[in-house]
Amino acid sequence: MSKARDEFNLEDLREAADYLANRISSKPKLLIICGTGLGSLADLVENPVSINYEEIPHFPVSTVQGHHGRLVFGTLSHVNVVCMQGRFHYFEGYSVREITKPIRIMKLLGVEGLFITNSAGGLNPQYKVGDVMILKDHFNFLSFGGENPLRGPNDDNFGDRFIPTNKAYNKKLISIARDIAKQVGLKSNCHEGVYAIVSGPNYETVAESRALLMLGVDAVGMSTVPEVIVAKHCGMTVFGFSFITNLCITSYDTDHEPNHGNILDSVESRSVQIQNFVIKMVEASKDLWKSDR
Ligand SMILES: O=P(O)(O)O[C@H]1O[C@H](CO)[C@@H](O)[C@H]1O
Ligand SMILES: Nc1nc2[nH]cnc2c(=O)[nH]1
Repeated sequence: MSKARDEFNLEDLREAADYLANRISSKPKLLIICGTGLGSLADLVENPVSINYEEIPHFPVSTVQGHHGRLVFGTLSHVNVVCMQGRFHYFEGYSVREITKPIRIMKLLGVEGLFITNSAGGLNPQYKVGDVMILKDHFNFLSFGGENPLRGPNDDNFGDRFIPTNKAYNKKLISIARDIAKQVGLKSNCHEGVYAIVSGPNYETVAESRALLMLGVDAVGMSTVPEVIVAKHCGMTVFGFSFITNLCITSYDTDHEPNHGNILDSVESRSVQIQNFVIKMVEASKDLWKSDR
């Protein structure tokens, strides 16, 4: 039986990075991953150069509604950034390594920081639809089942075999985000909490939502954690937030059911505030992403 090609094959990653380097005039320092419905964050980019995922060698393609499937390179608050307008999920059939391939490609391009966003269901009873949750920690249910992107041969070019993740989310950026949330009018709608990844694509049963809550999870989604692990492994500085698009159902006495259409609509309602939040976060952290570092 022939052995499947490793999704982290270094030659493939280099080919993708070289392709991108030839298409852009300045290399990005900061990668912004746009969650479901949050693709308009890429509209903020000045002097944009867009490249569809299909054009990039060895790059996966987006299959989910609300994920355009392109990279947008340019500047934001004078920082060279690249936005992923569309991310990959385990439920699409991708392996956790395939999902996180773009992180390594961006590392090869010179990216040092990751701003990662997602849409998530709120579990914490204080959360409301339209709130923002800054990620202070995560719970990797995929990894509990053995699906960790770092499983398999370790590539020392990127990082060590064993890595800590108890400080995955940069504390300084969390503290900056707290202040910025107030400045953009999100004070009473902004929380700090624990995000959990489940495989999806179904939303949670009542029993599952209750169990997640008991385990200390504040919001649940189907993404983000694999990318954060791979970013940490290769030394990136990480900041993340969830947009609470719906409340997970913890009661049997309701007719309500979550659906993807409503989830997309609820992001739309706060898109300007979220955009301001991100612009100000980039501005406030720009010393971290100086090109001469
Ligand atoms: O995590 P992002 O990509 O924001 O999307 C979230 O929203 C979708 C479900 O409506 C799922 O893909 C879930 O992971
Ligand atoms: N698993 C999960 N993912 C989501 N993405 C957006 N909302 C939800 C949710 O309620 N559950």
